[in-house]
Amino acid sequence: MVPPLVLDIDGTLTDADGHLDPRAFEVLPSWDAPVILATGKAFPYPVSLCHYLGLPQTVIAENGGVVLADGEVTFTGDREAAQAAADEFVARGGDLGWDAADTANRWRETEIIARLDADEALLREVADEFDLEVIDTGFAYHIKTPGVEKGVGLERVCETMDYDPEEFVAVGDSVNDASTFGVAGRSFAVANADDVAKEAADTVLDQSYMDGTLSVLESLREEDAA
Ligand SMILES: O=C(O)COP(=O)(O)O
Ligand SMILES: [Mg+2]
Repeated sequence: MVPPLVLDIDGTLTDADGHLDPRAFEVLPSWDAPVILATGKAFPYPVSLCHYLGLPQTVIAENGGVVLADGEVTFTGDREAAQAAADEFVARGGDLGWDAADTANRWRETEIIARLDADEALLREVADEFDLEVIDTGFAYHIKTPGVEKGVGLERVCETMDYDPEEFVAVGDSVNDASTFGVAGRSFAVANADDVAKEAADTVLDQSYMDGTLSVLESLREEDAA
């Protein structure tokens, strides 16, 4: 049997611009074990991706703030505090960087994100005043509740669905994947990963983005066939 997977989306199943690599449609629906998408994106994004990939909807969204497993959703993280911090950031002259529709935060339930061209120093200063933290995933700044992590989300999925986190193989690319790497049995950072992810991973891959992820999946299939 191939092992269950917990996969980050941006930087791991995408190219450098955040566009989904179409090879995901070949490899993920045919994976013969559970595949969990664990992302910093708001809840609707991984749910839609599961829908269009034809995968069961088991997702960790908003860096662990939202977890869906077995048809049950749980939330952690203080959206109101994050909103208050974001409002204060704007009041002090900051700009989150989104247009009026703000689809990045519109459906976000446990944190707030800003574009990477936002004033990072001001964002960190304000977040600190609200006892929140700011993480830089390489795709956005997340203003979030400390302790809300994808890895905690993976533990919750495993409790709900009666899996052992040790069975999972994790692939990711950034600071928000380090907690997953700590919980999963085996962990891989793609070559484009940031230093925190590389440090936390068991193995740093030679290849970037989906090329790296596919190299892991291929070797897992080979192990299974051996
Ligand atoms: O939303 C982000 O900032 C990054 O998303 P990811 O966790 O899927 O890489
Ligand atoms: Mg990522």
